Parts: sequence; C-alpha cells; structure tokens
Amino acid sequence: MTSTLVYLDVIPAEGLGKPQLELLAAGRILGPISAAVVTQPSDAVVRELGEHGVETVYTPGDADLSGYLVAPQAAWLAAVASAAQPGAVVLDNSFEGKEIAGRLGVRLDAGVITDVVALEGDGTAHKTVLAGSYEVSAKVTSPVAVFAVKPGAAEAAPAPVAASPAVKAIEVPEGAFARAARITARTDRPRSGRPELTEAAIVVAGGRGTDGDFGPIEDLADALGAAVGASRAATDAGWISHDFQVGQTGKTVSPQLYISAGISGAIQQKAGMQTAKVIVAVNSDPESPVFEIADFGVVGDLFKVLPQATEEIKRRRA
Ligand SMILES: Cc1cc2nc3c(=O)[nH]c(=O)nc-3n(C[C@H](O)[C@H](O)[C@H](O)COP(=O)(O)OP(=O)(O)OC[C@H]3O[C@@H](n4cnc5c(N)ncnc54)[C@H](O)[C@@H]3O)c2cc1C
Repeated sequence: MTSTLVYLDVIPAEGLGKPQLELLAAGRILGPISAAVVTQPSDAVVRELGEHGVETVYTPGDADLSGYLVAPQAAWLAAVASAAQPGAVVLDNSFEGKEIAGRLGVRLDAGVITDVVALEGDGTAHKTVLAGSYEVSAKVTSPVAVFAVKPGAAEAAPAPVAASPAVKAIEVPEGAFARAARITARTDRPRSGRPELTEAAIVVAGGRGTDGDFGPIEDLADALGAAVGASRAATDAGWISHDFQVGQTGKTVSPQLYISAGISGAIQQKAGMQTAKVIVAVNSDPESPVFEIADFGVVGDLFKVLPQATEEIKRRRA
C-alpha cells in the first residue's frame, strides 16, 4: 500500500464532481490518500473529501493558485509532496494535469506515467496506446510515482471507511510566482443546459452521417438528459464546436451509455469512447466497423431511427 497524494486543481462551487471523485477513487486503489487542493475548500467540501477517504487536505493558505497557469501549481505541489512524503501522486490527464505531472516528475525525481486508464494496487498502470490499438502495462521504478489518470479509470464511489480530514496549509515556495503567467480574465462558455460531456452518464454522438444536421442528435440527447458528442469529421466540417469532439484528439468519455449515430467507429474515435459501459450504434452501413465495438446495433438511417427513439422515450416518460 502506497500513501498517495491526489491533486485537485478544480473544486466546483456545488461540491466535488465526478472527475474529482474518480481521481480520489483512483488514489485509493494505491493506498491511503491525502488531497492537495488549489483553492481554500469549504467545510462541506472537506467533509465530502473525508467521505471519499481523504485523511489530510493540503491547501496553499491564502495564495490563490487558480489564477495562474501551471508553473506555480507544480512548485506548490512539489512542496506539498515534500511535506506529505507520498509514494504516489495522482492528477487528472488534462493538458494542464500532464504538464504539472512532468514538472513534478523533474522536481521529485519521480517516474511519470500519463494517459492511465486503470491502476492496480501494486502501482501497475494500464494505458492504451496508438489510438487504442494496444494496451500496455507500466510500472515506475523510482521511489515516487506520478500518474496522470484519464476519466473513467476508477468508479466515483465513497470510501468504505470515511475519514475526518485535518486541513494543513503549505506555503507556495518563494519565487514560484516570479515568472509565472497569470490569468487576467476568464469568460464562461455559454451553458447549454446539458450535462458536461466528460461527466455525463449518457452521451449521444453524431458524425459525418448527420450531414451537418445535429437536430436528431440533440433531440435524443435532451429526451435522455444526455450530453452531445461528435466525431472529428463533424467538428472539422464546422458543424459543431471542437469542444464536443470525442476521440484521440478530442475528449475521453466513459459514460454508462454511448449512442453513436452516423459515425464509422474509426480507431481514433474509439480511443475516446471505448470504455463506455454500453455502446449503441446507429449506422446505415451494416459493414461499418462501429458494429464491432457496439453492444447493440441498429442498421438504419439515423434521421428515421433517432426521432422514433426520441418519441418513444418521451411517450414512456410522460
Ligand atoms: C491523428 C488523428 C487523430 C484523429 N482524432 C480523432 C478524434 O479525436 N475523434 C474522431 O472522431 N476522429 C478522429 N480522427 C479521424 C478519424 O480517423 C475518422 O476520420 C473520423 O472519426 C470519421 O468520422 P465519422 O465516423 O463521423 O465519418 P465517416 O468515417 O465518414 O463515417 C460516417 C458514417 O456515417 C454513416 N452514415 C452516413 N449516413 C448515415 C445516415 N443517414 N444514418 C446513419 N448512418 C449514416 C456511414 O455509413 C459511415 O459509417 C483522427 C484522425 C487522425 C489521423
């Protein structure tokens, strides 16, 4: 069992969300966990962290690290690691998370594994490489290991035994802000009212087969309370923003249900959705490779199949 420090760079106003809870669960696979949180957490958040097994919560005191890009965050996390002496550090696999992981690896002389899709208690990390064509296992040989973990690597469940975390402030090292890039303004993306793509329990995704009309995709998503996703063919065509792209160069999703419509299931699309619990594919071509990964397939025109599904779901929910 390795004591593990979980880094949480975002605490949503409404409390811990699926991404944070999955990271805590991933940390618990390795051993007892503490958490380094970039903003001062509320009492409710500290309680929630305890319910998910966090024994100590480290904060940067009065410093506000959320207003900076990664360099001061990495410097502070290294200071926390010096104090907490963990055997492993777990971060999310976002662009920022991976950069912090790299910087931390240099500072701690620690081995770094990114793109982790599963962890084992002995520190073995599993990742899929070359757009999901191969699965590899890797293990860090240095005393400290840093893991950047993808969504869906662990189930967001409370710890079997809750903890009452102590909250400790660790100062941001002197000079960490000296040459740091500060965020001067943020503009919130307009909210669609649909769940966030990477957090949604259900995703309805459309591809080139939509021919630019995402209406049936959005209608079905709204009937199911789902998020909308897209293939790169659809985002490259400008039919929908790149924020919705699922795949190797888009977002990784791991919902309970992924409905793929008018998508051929190329290996790069698969890389972002193959860990979905159930995959339903709607495609007019019975030979489409998407049916090889689908649990349930419908050969048909999405403009006929999806509206029927939407109507039936609405009727049953009425
Ligand atoms: C380096 C690299 C990175 C990439 N990253 C990504 C990525 O992150 N995500 C991603 O998705 N792709 C990515 N791609 C692109 C990927 O290789 C495919 O080109 C892309 O996924 C194809 O999108 P598509 O399935 O929508 O289009 P197509 O492959 O053209 O498939 C369209 C499908 O729609 C079906 N269809 C057509 N009309 C209908 C209809 N009316 N009803 C039902 N079905 C219909 C067709 O039978 C077909 O199977 C990447 C490629 C490269 C080289």
